[in-house]
Amino acid sequence: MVNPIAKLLIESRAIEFGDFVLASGARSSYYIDIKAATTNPTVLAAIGEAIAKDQEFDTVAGVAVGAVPIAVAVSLASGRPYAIIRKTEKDHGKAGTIIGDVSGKNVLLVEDVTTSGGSALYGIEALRAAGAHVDRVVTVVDREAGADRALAEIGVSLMALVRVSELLNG
Ligand SMILES: O=P(O)(O)OC[C@H]1O[C@H](OP(=O)(O)OP(=O)(O)O)[C@H](O)[C@@H]1O
Ligand SMILES: O=C(O)c1cc(=O)[nH]c(=O)[nH]1
Repeated sequence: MVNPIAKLLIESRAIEFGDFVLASGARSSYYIDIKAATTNPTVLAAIGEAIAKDQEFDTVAGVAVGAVPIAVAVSLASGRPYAIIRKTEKDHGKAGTIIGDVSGKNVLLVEDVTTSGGSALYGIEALRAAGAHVDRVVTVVDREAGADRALAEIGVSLMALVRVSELLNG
């Protein structure tokens, strides 16, 4: 296995087999427990550096919960600020779904796993509504289940550090 991030995910035992219901409602016989990897600081730092070294952006953003540590790791590796997109709006304190300054910024959206692309689409819609320019998503693992096509329809390209076939087929 030559992909260093794929190797780290396997070493983190992030691939589980069973019967899982996914965020999109689809069922799957396997699950990428990406949090098993991103809760390890060494793996998280490697992911942050792998994304930061190849991307130009003003701000990096992630949808809560899974993409938040990744956005923070990219921020630390790049020296660029990060933003968080809440899944639900708060009804107290400061309202709004976005934490951080994204208006007028070229924002890179990061994802932990992409399946249907629904979570990324939600994040892009929220960022664009807040005045951000978003044309790229970088995901740690793409499950090769249509997220790239869903994002292309709104003018966004998807780049994956790891394709799930690399994990499943060695
Ligand atoms: O491409 P999609 O079909 O949207 O699926 C991928 C999304 O599903 C998971 O989130 P989940 O809803 O499990 O939330 P969590 O990050 O809060 O655990 C994962 O973190 C992605 O955000
Ligand atoms: O589609 C999802 O919800 C999903 C799939 C997967 O393999 N891992 C994950 O964290 N979420």
